[in-house]
Amino acid sequence: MPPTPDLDELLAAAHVVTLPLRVRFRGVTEREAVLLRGPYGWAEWAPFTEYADADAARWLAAAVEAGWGGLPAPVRDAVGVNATVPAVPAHDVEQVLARYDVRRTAKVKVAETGQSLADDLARVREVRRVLGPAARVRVDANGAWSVDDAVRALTALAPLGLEYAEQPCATVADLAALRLALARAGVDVPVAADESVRRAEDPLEVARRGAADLVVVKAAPLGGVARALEIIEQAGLPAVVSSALDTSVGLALGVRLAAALPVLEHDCGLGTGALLAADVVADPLVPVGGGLTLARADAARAAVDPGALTAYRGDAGRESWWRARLARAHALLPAS
Ligand SMILES: O=C(O)CCC(=O)c1ccccc1C(=O)O
Ligand SMILES: [Mg+2]
Repeated sequence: MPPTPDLDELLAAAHVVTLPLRVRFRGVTEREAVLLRGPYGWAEWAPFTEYADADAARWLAAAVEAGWGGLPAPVRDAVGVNATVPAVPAHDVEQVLARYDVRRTAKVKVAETGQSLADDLARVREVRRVLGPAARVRVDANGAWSVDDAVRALTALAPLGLEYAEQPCATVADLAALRLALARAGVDVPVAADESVRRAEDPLEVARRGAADLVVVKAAPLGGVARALEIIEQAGLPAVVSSALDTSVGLALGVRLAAALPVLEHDCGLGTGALLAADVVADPLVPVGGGLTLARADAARAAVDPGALTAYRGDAGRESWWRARLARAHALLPAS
């Protein structure tokens, strides 16, 4: 990792933005982010607002890597991506999918608070109908199911054809128990770990305990591209690189991680640029022909638009909130 820049330098490099979403996602209709212009290029720092300072510090280490250091060398020049379908009513699915130039793979949010298994079934069925029998369809429950709920839901969803279930249950112990229960029930749905990697004290516990078939990895929460590569290697499981609902700058760093992985067998969750109604570049990094190229990612990261930073600048209250948070996160990084 590069040495940590002084706080004054980070504050001088920071632009707080509030970007509108096209559809509600994770309970929010706006995404706040801090764009940082470092000597090595633009970086993004956008830890979710509810995350603790210790988490926010890891996201800051990732931004420092991108803006003040270097990134690992790529081994491929393009990555396939999935469409991401929020927990919308089934009748909105076609319209959501129409925003993506992606037909091979979709990830569908399920187990949303206030919704039922029938809602999930209807949404996934509609995704399958729109994309056809050859599409890969994965679901993401964000840890909302108990083991019993998950067995019930995945038994019902499996006949629709699932590539995998992402974070069906919250804890590593429950993920492990679910894998056994699914095997006993003869339900062949692989389990992917997301929050159990991204938010865990120990991101490798899930692999050590045999609690997942694959890992979903986001660069920023793990402290950067190099650190994420290390964790994937140590986990010894197939990885899917995903976004944290990033701007095009964060998505470009996700592409750099996906492009540096020695093995990449799955489409990545890097299509979420299509969920933003505004971005920090004039030509947003949204998938074309089902994928993203390294060349487009690097170009997007180099093309942050000062006009957009001004147009979507966070209001004074949010600006000072983020700057204070930046100071707290910076204090948790090793001094240079
Ligand atoms: O993986 C994808 O398709 C998109 C990214 C995504 O779903 C996501 C985005 C922001 C926060 C959490 C998540 C998640 O995977 O749970
Ligand atoms: Mg997830």
